[in-house]
Amino acid sequence: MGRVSVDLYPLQTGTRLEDVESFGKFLGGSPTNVAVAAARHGDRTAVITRTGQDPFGRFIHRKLGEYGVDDRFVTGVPGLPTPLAFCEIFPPDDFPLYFYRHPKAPDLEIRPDELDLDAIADARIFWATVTGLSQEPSREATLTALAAHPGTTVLDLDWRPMFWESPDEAKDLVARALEHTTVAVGNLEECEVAVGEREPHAAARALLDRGVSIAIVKQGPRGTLAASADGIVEVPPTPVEVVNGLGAGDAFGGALCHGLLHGWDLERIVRFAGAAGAIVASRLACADAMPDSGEVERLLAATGPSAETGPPAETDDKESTV
Ligand SMILES: Nc1ncnc2c1ncn2[C@@H]1O[C@H](COP(=O)(O)OP(=O)(O)OP(=O)(O)O)[C@@H](O)[C@H]1O
Ligand SMILES: O=C(O)C[C@@H](O)[C@H](O)C(=O)CO
Repeated sequence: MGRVSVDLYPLQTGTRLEDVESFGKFLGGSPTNVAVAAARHGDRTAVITRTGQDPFGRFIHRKLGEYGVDDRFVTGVPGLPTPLAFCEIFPPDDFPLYFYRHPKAPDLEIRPDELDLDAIADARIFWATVTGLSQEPSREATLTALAAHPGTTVLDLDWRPMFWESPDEAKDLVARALEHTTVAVGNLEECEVAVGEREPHAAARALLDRGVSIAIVKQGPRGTLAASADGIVEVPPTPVEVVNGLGAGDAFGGALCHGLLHGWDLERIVRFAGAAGAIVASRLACADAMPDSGEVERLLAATGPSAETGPPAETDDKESTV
């Protein structure tokens, strides 16, 4: 549940937006990408979001259909345009985002009284993002949906600063959402906003202290740390040549759902999801770049222990810009 966009990503790498000459048009928006990613692994998914009633909205429905994501909970909002998202591509670690979500994004118009709470409760996993908490009525709708789900709920700590007045405003809402969350997943910056910690072990511990069963700290090219009552799992990165790091977290998320649905142990989940993230980091697009399970397994088999060469120094790999 959450945002959707049309991603217009440059076909020229290392080029400022003012100099880009051509763009590729892709389905995007983090939780939508997660639904696509899980569908690519063969899982049945649906997304709750809203679009404009315009050609880009029609494009979103068409792409969801092509990827096998149920679009019955994707409704149009009269008078608001479907959001666009642009980025710049400066590999290996600089991918600024530029959102066009004015005057308001239709996905922030998801209303609590329009939710199908039975369908939400029936889903084996419910996934929501912090951006959905940034404005009403989406804020109340997100909290209502999380509270309505009796089982596995994943909160993506997803932090896009341009949607908020301040990190403190987000922090209070994240605290409310975490009360209904069983799995929390975020990168270092997101953990800092959520629980005031950006050291991976401390961040995971702080999330577990809030009552989640699994805490996952993504570190881009430095790999992943995950913690549960059973202990800590640290998985090094699967080496790839980075094209565009955007969407790696969503590939990770879809693969995480797949592993949870199949009852895998935490180490297997994180290894598989990390490789899925690495694959998307090696490609331009987000939703359109999601691997299927066979491709992830082949990469893991091909890279194996060579992934243990040790992570590079911490980088600010997800700088976001309005
Ligand atoms: N350059 C990379 N090399 C290898 N693995 C990567 C790379 N970037 C990401 N990954 C894998 O994908 C996972 C998720 O990526 P990342 O930490 O960038 O998430 P994110 O910040 O949520 O990304 P986004 O919001 O752009 O989708 C990482 O934990 C890591 O396992
Ligand atoms: O929604 C975003 O954060 C940006 C999108 O362009 C992209 O599809 C994405 O979700 C990356 O995580």
